[in-house]
Amino acid sequence: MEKKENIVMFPFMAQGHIIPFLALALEIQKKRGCTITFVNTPLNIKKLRSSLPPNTSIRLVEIPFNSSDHGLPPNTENTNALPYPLIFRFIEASLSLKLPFRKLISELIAEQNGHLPLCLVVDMFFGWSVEIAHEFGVSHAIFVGGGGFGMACYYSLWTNMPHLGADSDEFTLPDFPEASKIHVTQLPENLRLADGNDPFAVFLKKVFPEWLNSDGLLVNTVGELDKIGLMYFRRKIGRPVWPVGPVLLSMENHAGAGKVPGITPDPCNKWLDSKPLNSVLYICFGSQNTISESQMMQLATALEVSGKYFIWVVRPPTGFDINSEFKAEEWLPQGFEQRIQDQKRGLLVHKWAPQVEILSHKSISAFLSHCGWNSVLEALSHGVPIIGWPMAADQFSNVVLLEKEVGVCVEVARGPRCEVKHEDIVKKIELVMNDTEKGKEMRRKAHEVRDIIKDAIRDEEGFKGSSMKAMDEFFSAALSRREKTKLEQENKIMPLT
Ligand SMILES: O=c1ccn([C@@H]2O[C@H](COP(=O)(O)OP(=O)(O)O[C@H]3O[C@H](CO)[C@@H](O)[C@H](O)[C@H]3O)[C@@H](O)[C@H]2O)c(=O)[nH]1
Repeated sequence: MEKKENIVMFPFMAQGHIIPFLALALEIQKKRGCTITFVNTPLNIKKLRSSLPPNTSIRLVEIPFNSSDHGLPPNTENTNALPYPLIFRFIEASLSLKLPFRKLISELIAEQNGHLPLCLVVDMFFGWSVEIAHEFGVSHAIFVGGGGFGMACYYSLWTNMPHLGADSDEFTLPDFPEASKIHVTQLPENLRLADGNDPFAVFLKKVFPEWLNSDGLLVNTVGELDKIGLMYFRRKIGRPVWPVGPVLLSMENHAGAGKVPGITPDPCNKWLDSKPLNSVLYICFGSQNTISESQMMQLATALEVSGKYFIWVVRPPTGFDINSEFKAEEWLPQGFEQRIQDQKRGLLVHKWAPQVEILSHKSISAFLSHCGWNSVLEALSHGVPIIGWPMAADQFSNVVLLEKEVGVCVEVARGPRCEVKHEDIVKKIELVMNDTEKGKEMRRKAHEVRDIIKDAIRDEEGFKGSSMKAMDEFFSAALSRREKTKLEQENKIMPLT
């Protein structure tokens, strides 16, 4: 591979999207010697500057975006600044980035005296950029930050909306019969309420078919663990699908990419150091989800009843501004915070915890998670079994994959509104954390999966893991595409006689 090939990367403006893109950028830069042009809106770029190592060759480039033009609060450039109902307006508003992105690519090529970037790697919501890539003869790939199975179900559900015509609460996916039956409670709420004419459905029905014109999909997953979902996309898209995961941020870069630092790594680490091996439950619902007030009460009660050690990332419950102050005396049982502090039983982290660092600590026994795919990969890379509480998007299907296929998860509840009883939560916590047959089996499998993941990203003499091979294939495809463009351009200038 020649040095200084340039790859343009453009994630959607949300932490769950920016984080895996940044991880991929750092990996490509480090292992492939490429330069990266990382595109995003000004406020996100500003924040990213502090996440990058000082000697990085990643070039951060701003693309203009004015949220007020789209009926959004001023200076809104990331989903983490938005209440849930406005997130869809924000996603729709991202369509306005098409023209400025075209301009940016055109200027970039001019600046390089016509030398083309190797590839545009863009977000799953930016299928519209295929047109731009191909106009300039540049290779195009969509980087899917979710897993194969979860995203396959998500893609199929939004494309087909099979629940609309179903006469029972369970249904199969017409173009993905290999996925198990889906129950209506496993649909994200926005999909359950959608009739096909609502803005998000209209948006996805436009964006998803555009994937078919891309030159391939890069998926943040491990081929060995996610076969059915990858098979779905190969069949559906008819293009190469490269499972190159897990691409994860290192701890140092993660801290910078995170949002409001709720707590520095040190206090969590120190606290974890004081606990026995395999004894702590870590609870977090990702970067943009939270649970309801009554669910919060039940979860807190369950934690006290179970008597387990825990770290819990708390955010205001649904219906309250997720970025406002957390009111423990209002939303948790009376005296809860004081009691757990006195007993040294639990740590409440407000808003944002150093998750990767926590999951890598030897005292962690299990992770109660919403099963966003980054969290899943982070847990499994450290051999941590999962108690799943999916909230939205692909998370319901991620739980199915992890529970039914991989065997490293049990589901405890579904969605931000379902009724949960603390007794049921306690049962699941004990099942996973105690020395039950199921718990032992899950831990064994989680360790097995950790080793599979390690192998997938190994690149040593005599051994190349599956994700490394997939990355090689992606690079060869991009290089061939550019060779083809070059030949076409030469032939245009000097037509063959
Ligand atoms: O206190 C926190 C909370 C989160 N994180 C990090 O933030 C990321 C969160 O990502 P993820 O677990 O994937 O959750 P979401 O932010 O909810 O992710 C969105 O993007 C994912 C990948 O596409 C999808 O699987 C999810 O459904 C979608 O909600 C992870 O890297 C976490 O380590 C922290 O470091 N500290």
